[in-house]
Amino acid sequence: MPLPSTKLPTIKAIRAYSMGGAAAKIRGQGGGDYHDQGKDHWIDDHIATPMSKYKEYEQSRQSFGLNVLGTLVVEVEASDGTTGFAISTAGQVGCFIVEKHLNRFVEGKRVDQIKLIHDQMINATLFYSGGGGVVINTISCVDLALWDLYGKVIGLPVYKILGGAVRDEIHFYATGARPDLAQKMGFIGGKMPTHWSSAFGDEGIEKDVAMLADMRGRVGDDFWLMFDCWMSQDVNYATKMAHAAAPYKLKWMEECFPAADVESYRELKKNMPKGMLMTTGEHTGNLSAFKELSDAGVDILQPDVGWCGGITSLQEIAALAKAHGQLVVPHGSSVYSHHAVITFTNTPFSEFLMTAPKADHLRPQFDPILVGEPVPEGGIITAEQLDKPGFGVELNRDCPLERPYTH
Ligand SMILES: C[C@H](O)[C@H](O)CC(=O)C(=O)O
Ligand SMILES: [Mg+2]
Repeated sequence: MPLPSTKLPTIKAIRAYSMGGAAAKIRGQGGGDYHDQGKDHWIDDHIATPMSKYKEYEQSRQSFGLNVLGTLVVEVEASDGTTGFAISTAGQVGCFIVEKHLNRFVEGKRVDQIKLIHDQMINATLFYSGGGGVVINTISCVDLALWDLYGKVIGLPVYKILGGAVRDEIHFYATGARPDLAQKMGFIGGKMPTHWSSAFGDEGIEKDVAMLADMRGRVGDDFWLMFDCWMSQDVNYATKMAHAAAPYKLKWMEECFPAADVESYRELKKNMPKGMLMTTGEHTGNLSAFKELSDAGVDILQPDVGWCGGITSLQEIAALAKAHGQLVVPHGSSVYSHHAVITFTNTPFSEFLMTAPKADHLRPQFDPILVGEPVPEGGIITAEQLDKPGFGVELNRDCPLERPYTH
């Protein structure tokens, strides 16, 4: 009797499309590059960054190119005609990598050979990936498309292929400018971007802590409030900010430093007020780097499943965190993280990133590129809502997609 896997279809074709980014005529659409939003959006309103020290790049992250990449869409087609797809942030650069390099590791393989393809993609790109960046975003996108295809071929949601849910529902905190409104929508907490970097010294700390104090006054004592510092600080500044924020019950300080600055994280961990958590990881792209952050004492590892190597890598990172008694709470990535985290015992809650311009209503994070993307109603997404083959979403073909390369 042949094993069922010998009856599985093979992958006939892989195609890569882009939307938005610097190469596109139409920009500001959102999608996989959720920083590519239009004007007057909270996500680009004087947010602290490592570029804040330059006056001309202080007000807007788009001004220094945060949205140059755009959305990457990877579509994979099986020999039985089933298609799977995924999105990430990599745009036309990613399209080149998929169509001219990664295609060779995908086409011709059986739809269940995801780990083999993943390992070949990672190792074959080491000479130019540096273990992260746009190359890993692209590999993540292929990996996610493969999981989607496999799920669609065998008729199961990805979370069931990964071993099944360990809880019936996922509870979310919201990232955005208005935790007070997120509280009314049923979220368990709100993470705000800081607006001032270490370039502004004590005055910057005072202004951001005043924002926190105001928000604490609006939401009461029990609602979680967090700061996302987006790599904009140094150890001294982060230490001072953490202590100034402690009286207002700040739950965690996130991504105070660039991903590779492991020594700063180690130092900050020693300086943190008792009970406040230190988190990071969304810009980290390989397992060894996550190990270093974990060893440095990061309390919550926050890989982005679209930027860390896909579901295949995210499972390894979650296991690493678990072995060290740490949580893994991925950077919000909608269905791509929902299907993973509902299977992790060390992810008690998850992130929802508000992409509504004023953070005042629910908008699907990757709007408009996914059809059927769920949003947390009352701060919750249930396992039942994920019960559709693959990641349970379809590609919105009305979006202005381009295919710049073929093979
Ligand atoms: C709000 C942050 O600056 C960033 O845009 C998103 C992020 O880092 C997060 O959700 O975490
Ligand atoms: Mg963050």
